[in-house]
Amino acid sequence: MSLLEVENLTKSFSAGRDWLGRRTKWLNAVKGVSFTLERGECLAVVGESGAGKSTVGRMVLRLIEPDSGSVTFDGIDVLATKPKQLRALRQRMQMIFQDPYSSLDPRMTIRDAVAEPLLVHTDKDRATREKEAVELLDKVGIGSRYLERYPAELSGGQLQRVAIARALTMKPSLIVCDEPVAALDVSVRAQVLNLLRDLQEELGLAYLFVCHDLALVEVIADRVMVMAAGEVVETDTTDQIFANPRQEYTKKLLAAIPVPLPRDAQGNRLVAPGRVG
Ligand SMILES: Nc1ncnc2c1ncn2[C@@H]1O[C@H](COP(=O)(O)OP(=O)(O)OP(=O)(O)O)[C@@H](O)[C@H]1O
Repeated sequence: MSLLEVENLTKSFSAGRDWLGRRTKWLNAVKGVSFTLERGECLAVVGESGAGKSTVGRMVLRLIEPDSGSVTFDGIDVLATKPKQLRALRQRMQMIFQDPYSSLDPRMTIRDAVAEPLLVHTDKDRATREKEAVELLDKVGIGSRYLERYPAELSGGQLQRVAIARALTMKPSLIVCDEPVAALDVSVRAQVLNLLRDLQEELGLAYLFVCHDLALVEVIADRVMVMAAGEVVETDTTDQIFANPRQEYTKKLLAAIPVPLPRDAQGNRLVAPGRVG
């Protein structure tokens, strides 16, 4: 059994109303999307803006309610879960957003932000919660001098590290990453990407990695699902997508990568520069 099985997900958004406020136009944002994700695997979802990538990622966690289809996480029918069960389930499948600042409470210190899920969802005492938060922050490269700081005092890259630590607090097996480095300075993108990859290896995490930038995808993804206009164009291993794209649309996306990706003498892709620790 795969960790995540998604079948035939569909979502329309209302795109216009008549003078009585009735919905007249519908936009089919996601049309019959199916895929699976194994434990410890990274599946990238790529495509141009508006392809429906984020909507798919959010529907997996039911942050957006699908119109139809099914989502099975670790054997559990996600769309059938009751609110309480869904809250518990969402600890095992977390999400990291493009803008880390908006995902953190500005009035909470960094340590409290990471410890908070333990307060809400476990009966661990304060000392244990804080100890675990500090360990996680250390793991993502945030030093002890930032523990008492507030989000506004950190850089975008640091905040994304904090958001990653917070996502890890409840030991999830899946993280939906929605353009996790797109809002960061180019100089820190590779570092955060490498951090995500190292954590994936160490903790056996699965990622559903929503990303419009194919150059990043090649570094982190095991498989790639290409989407256009709400539909899956093709899904294949990352190596196949880059070496042997079958669909014209995928070839066009690849041709749009501005610089050739660095490779060693054997033609193997090189890891992103700026590797952390
Ligand atoms: N809440 C919403 N209400 C109305 N339309 C929406 C809503 N959310 C998304 N859409 C529309 O659905 C389509 C797919 O959006 P989605 O954000 O999933 O695409 P995407 O591939 O992630 O692109 P981007 O990278 O630009 O976010 C777009 O046309 C978008 O405008």
